[in-house]
Amino acid sequence: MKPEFTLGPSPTERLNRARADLRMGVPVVLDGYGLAVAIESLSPERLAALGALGPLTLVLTARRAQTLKARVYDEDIARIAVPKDADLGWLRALADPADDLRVPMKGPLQAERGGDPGFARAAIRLAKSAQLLPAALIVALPHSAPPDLTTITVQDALQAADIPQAFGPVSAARVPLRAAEAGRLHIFRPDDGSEEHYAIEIGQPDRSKPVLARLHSACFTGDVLGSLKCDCGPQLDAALTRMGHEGAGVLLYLNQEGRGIGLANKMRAYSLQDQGFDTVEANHRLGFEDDERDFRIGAALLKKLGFGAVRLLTNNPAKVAMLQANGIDVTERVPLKVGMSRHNAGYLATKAAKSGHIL
Ligand SMILES: Nc1nc2c(ncn2[C@@H]2O[C@H](COP(=O)(O)OP(=O)(O)OP(=O)(O)O)[C@@H](O)[C@H]2O)c(=O)[nH]1
Ligand SMILES: [Zn+2]
Repeated sequence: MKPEFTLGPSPTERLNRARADLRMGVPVVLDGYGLAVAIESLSPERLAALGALGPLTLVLTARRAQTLKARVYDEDIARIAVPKDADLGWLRALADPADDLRVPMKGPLQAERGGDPGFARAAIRLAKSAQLLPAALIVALPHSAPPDLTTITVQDALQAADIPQAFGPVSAARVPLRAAEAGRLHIFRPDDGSEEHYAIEIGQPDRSKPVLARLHSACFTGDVLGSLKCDCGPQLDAALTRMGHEGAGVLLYLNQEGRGIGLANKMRAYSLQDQGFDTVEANHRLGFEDDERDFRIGAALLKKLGFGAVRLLTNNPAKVAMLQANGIDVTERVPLKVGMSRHNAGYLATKAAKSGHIL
């Protein structure tokens, strides 16, 4: 390996830099193609500077484009030509569905087709993985990129989710819990320094037998605030209590807030739900899929902790299937039905009808 590569960032480390740049509103260079910025963090000054480089293209997901009645020529994404006189307000209204019902007609939108959609697709992937609204502005670069911008390849951006992450356990300590006094919290950090995930080990589970386990996705509103809009808080408590009663178990607390779209986008989804859309429709209007979580992280962490087989506390068959597909034997699905209320009856019914959850 060349010394400059050993000292400099690897492709995955560059990707993490690119995410931070997009969150700040700084353009990222897609090598050999051009510049990409996220609409959510774009400033008027940067928009003007990008416009001076050449014709701009707005990239949306196919989900968002369908809501806007724009043509989708590239399967999962749509490329929209940005008119010369378009301002930031125009771009934001297309990216953010907050005002869709108040201002329904945003067109006519001219969709671009042909050529290589890889550049546009990479920009959307980056915005999504930065937990911003999935909408990006791209511009081709005729010459070399300005100095000091993070450069990544389209291929690396497209494969970002598939690059296996190595997780180092960082630290662990005893934490006696209300639900179980014999608690131990382990902190895991991916090698690229991205989001940390936690494991709460109850007792001293026997690694040679299937362990009572839960993959819990972070829900600030439910877990911390006691929101009645979902069942997450009571599920977290019930899972730990059950592990306490059995004397052994492991709960992975995965920082995949809002089924992977982040808390800011989840609140956007909640606003749409107040306008009458259900949890799945709200995700789609924002431009996301129903569920953007990567459950492979859970499988990797279980293996790291020495577990190969689990009795999984969940109502979600997709979690069982993902663990099985990633080398963890699920010997039993243990239902976890708690926390139903009049506020979340519709939410739970939608998950059963559209996402395969078992009510
Ligand atoms: N995008 C979005 N995320 C939500 C919403 N309500 C809860 N969440 C998130 O959904 C995740 C919990 O997922 P659930 O679908 O409730 O449950 P599950 O983890 O798939 O399945 P179980 O194991 O049965 O609980 C957490 O990350 C919550 O933050 C919502 O309306 N929209
Ligand atoms: Zn929740």
